[in-house]
Amino acid sequence: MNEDTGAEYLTPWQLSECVDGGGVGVVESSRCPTCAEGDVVTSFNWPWQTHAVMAGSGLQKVDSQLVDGHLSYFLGAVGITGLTALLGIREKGYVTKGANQTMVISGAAGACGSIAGQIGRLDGCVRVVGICGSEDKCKALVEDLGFSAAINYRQEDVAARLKESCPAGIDVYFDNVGGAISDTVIAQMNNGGHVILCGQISQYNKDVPYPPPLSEETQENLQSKNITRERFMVLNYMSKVDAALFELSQWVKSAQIKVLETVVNGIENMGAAFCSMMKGGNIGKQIIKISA
Ligand SMILES: NC(=O)C1=CN([C@@H]2O[C@H](COP(=O)(O)OP(=O)(O)OC[C@H]3O[C@@H](n4cnc5c(N)ncnc54)[C@H](OP(=O)(O)O)[C@@H]3O)[C@@H](O)[C@H]2O)C=CC1
Ligand SMILES: CCCCCC(=O)/C=C/[C@H]1[C@H](O)CC(=O)[C@@H]1CCCCCCC(=O)O
Repeated sequence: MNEDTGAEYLTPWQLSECVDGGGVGVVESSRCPTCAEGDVVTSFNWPWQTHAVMAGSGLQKVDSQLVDGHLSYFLGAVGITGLTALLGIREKGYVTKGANQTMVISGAAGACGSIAGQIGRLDGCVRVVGICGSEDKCKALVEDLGFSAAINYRQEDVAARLKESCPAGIDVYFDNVGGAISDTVIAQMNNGGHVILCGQISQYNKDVPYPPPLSEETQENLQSKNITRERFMVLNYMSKVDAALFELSQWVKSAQIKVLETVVNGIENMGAAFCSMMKGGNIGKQIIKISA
C-alpha cells in the first residue's frame, strides 16, 4: 500500500484502480487459445471483482484433481503458501532425518506457519513448536495439526515456555514475524542452527528496509553460534514448483497435511477480512469466497 513497496516483485496498489491479490476461479468464456470455458485458473494479480476480463498470459491453468476439487487450496496449501513453507524448509532449513532436530515456527497458526510446522515434522524434526496469538490457535496446532507444543505470545512468557518445550534447544527457526519474538527464539538456538527468513510481519508497518535491521545482541548471537539466516523468497525457486506442488497435493490428499482455512463470504467483506488477517483474525489461510 506504500508508494514504494521496497520489493521488485510487488507493485503498489494505485488509488482509483481495482485492488488485486491471489485468486482462483473458473473461465466463463474465452477468446484466448490457452484458456477454454470451464478451465480453472489462478493468478497473483486477481482483481477484487465478481467478474473480470483478464489476459490469458497472466493466468496459470491448474488441475483441480490436485486438490480433489477444493479450489481454495490452490491459494493456500497447494499454492503459494504451501510452496513457501515447503521450499523455505528445503532450501534454508537443513532438516535432516535422524538428527533429532527441534523446529520452532512463529506465525504458526497462519497460512504459511500451519503448513511449515507439519512439513517440519514430516521431514524429520522430532519436536515442532509453534508460537501464535491466541489460545484457540494453540489448541488447533497441538490437537489438530500434531505440533508438539504451542505458545501464546500475547499471554505467555515466550522465553520461559520455549525453555520448557524445547529442552534440547532450537535447531531450525521458521520466522514469519521478526521483532521481539524472533530475538527471543534466536537467543535459545543451538550452535550451527538455521533461521528460515520467510517474513517479518511484526515490522511491516515500519518505514524500514527488508529485512529489517536486527539488534546488536541478536546479530552477535547469530555470529557467535554460527547460525545461518538467509533471506528466502518463494519466487526465486520457480523451477521447483511443479514437483513441490505434486508433493503438497499428495500430502493433503492423504491427510498427512491438514489444511486450516478461515472463510469469509462475499466480495463486500474483502477489505475487512484482509485487515482482520493482518491482526491475527485468521486461523490458517484467509479465504474470501465470491461465489460457488
Ligand atoms: N518469503 C516468501 O516467499 C513469502 C513470505 N511470506 C511471509 O509469510 C508470513 C506469513 O504470511 P501468511 O501465511 O500469508 O499470513 P498468515 O496467514 O500467517 O497471517 C498473518 C498472521 O501474522 C500474525 N501477526 C500479525 N501481526 C503480528 C505481530 N505483530 N507479531 C506476531 N504475529 C503477528 C497473525 O497471527 P497471530 O494471531 O499469531 O498474531 C496473523 O494471523 C508473512 O511474514 C509473509 O510476509 C508469505 C508468502 C511468501
Ligand atoms: C508478483 C507476485 C508475488 C507473489 C509472491 C507472493 O506470494 C508474495 C506475497 C507477499 C504478499 O503480497 C504479502 C507478503 O507478505 C508476501 C511476501 C512477503 C515476503 C517477505 C519478503 C521476502 C523477500 O523479499 O525476501
